[in-house]
Amino acid sequence: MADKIKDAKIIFVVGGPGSGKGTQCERIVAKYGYTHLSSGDLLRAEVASGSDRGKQLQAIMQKGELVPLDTVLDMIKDAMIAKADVSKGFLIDGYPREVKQGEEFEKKIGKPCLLLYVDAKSETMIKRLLKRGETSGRSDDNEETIKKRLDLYYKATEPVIAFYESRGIVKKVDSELPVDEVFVQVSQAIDSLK
Ligand SMILES: Nc1ncnc2c1ncn2[C@H]1C[C@H](O)[C@@H](COP(=O)(O)OP(=O)(O)O)O1
Ligand SMILES: [Mg+2]
Repeated sequence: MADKIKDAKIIFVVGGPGSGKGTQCERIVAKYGYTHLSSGDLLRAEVASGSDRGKQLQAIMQKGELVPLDTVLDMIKDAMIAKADVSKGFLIDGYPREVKQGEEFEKKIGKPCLLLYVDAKSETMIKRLLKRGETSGRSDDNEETIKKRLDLYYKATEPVIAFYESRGIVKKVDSELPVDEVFVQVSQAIDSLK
């Protein structure tokens, strides 16, 4: 089964909370037909299902912490296999959150051809998340949890970018710009893959 996804194009989309990963992924899906898999969305769907696993996940996410590595990876892999026949490639949004997650992903699934680094200042991310929190219904879009998520991003996730820099596959886009202008940079990064 996993063979089906071995040759698929895989893009890691990495950036802080509220940097604009989901927004840019939506555009990529529309233009390039990639499949968008947000680890956060997959986890929130599990929470919404009301399963026991979902209840455990909710408690962790509400604290702004990372859920166990194997849980997220299994969910991503299942979702990739389900879409393998119809997908031109995969956008893995919000994963890896730490270097170890990237290593495990490569062992169990495959290597990314690009890491799209969606970069914004922390003040910008906080502002966007507080605004998003007015309507998102996300229990982690509150001031206290946002601060923890940002701390964890700088501590655990920025090293992921450095790790893939050394492999030469990181493309950074300036997500301080308006969405359309960010997407111009995103498109250039994806077009240069072919
Ligand atoms: N370039 C941009 N300029 C202004 N607002 C943006 C933006 N990119 C995203 N946003 C808005 C949309 C959302 O309400 C909020 C967070 O964006 P998001 O795509 O949900 O971020 P992420 O998925 O990285 O957490 O910011
Ligand atoms: Mg998102």
